[in-house]
Amino acid sequence: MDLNIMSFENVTFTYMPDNESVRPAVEGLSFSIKQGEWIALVGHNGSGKSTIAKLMNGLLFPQSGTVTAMDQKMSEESLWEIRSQMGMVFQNPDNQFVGATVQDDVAFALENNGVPHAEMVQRVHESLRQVKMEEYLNHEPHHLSGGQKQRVAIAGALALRPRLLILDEATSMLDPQGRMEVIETIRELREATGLTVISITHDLEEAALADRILVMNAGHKQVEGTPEDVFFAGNKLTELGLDLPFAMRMSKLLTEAGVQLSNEHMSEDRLVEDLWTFYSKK
Ligand SMILES: Nc1ncnc2c1ncn2[C@@H]1O[C@H](COP(=O)(O)OP(=O)(O)OP(=O)(O)O)[C@@H](O)[C@H]1O
Repeated sequence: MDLNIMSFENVTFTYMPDNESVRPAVEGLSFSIKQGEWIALVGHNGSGKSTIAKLMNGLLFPQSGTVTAMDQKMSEESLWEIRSQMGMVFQNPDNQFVGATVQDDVAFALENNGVPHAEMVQRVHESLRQVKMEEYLNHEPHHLSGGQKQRVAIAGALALRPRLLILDEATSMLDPQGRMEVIETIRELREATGLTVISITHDLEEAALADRILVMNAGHKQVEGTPEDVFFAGNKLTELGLDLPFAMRMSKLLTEAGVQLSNEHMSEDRLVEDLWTFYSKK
């Protein structure tokens, strides 16, 4: 049977339970994530994404409904066991460094967890290799780019061998190059290890690579489906204040201008391929 990595069943959380005029940050939310899936959680500001992240790692507990992680109900008792199987990477690359060098940084949590020295060295190398940062082992963090810093943060999480990696707006402070590096790292990691990934993001280009997208609006799940399902319901996203990926917007404009594409494309590569075909027939 598939391991249930994370599920919410009818979860409601409000920051001000005594004030009935304040709407819950998350209301009646249900979803379930299986081992090996990549889920993107998207929604505009205030839609409930950060609250969901906090409910996922037990920083908050719902007033009603159930959060289950790694097949265990989230509670004060199960919290530490659950967290030990979950890696998190946050928004600001500069707030996450604790070591003086890249390898010290990745080793930090391992040391705290009492991992023996020889195994620690091996895990530090292995996880830095997975994010292609092994050659930066002895570099000081402030000399790295934003994308490289986030890749080291991912390595730090991977060194603990989590079942689930949660990226909480991990690309939102990066320049386009840094974003691409991190997204590519996640894509490769998933291919190589089958790691389960939840990425909380404003970036629909990033979400387009996920297996499934969950769109939040005002504390409710508005749409859920594959990137195709979600993006082809295009107007709904625009109404929720979310931009379609660039390639889809471009596809729409080209179609309106009379260019006969085979489809609306989610990726720039496929759009370019289609345009080659279109113009080579002319
Ligand atoms: N600590 C808090 N106390 C009171 N209300 C809060 C608190 N944190 C969030 N909220 C409210 O809960 C709702 C959901 O906020 P949340 O931060 O989860 O959304 P978000 O989608 O992560 O937004 P953003 O992208 O801006 O971080 C919003 O109405 C917000 O104002």
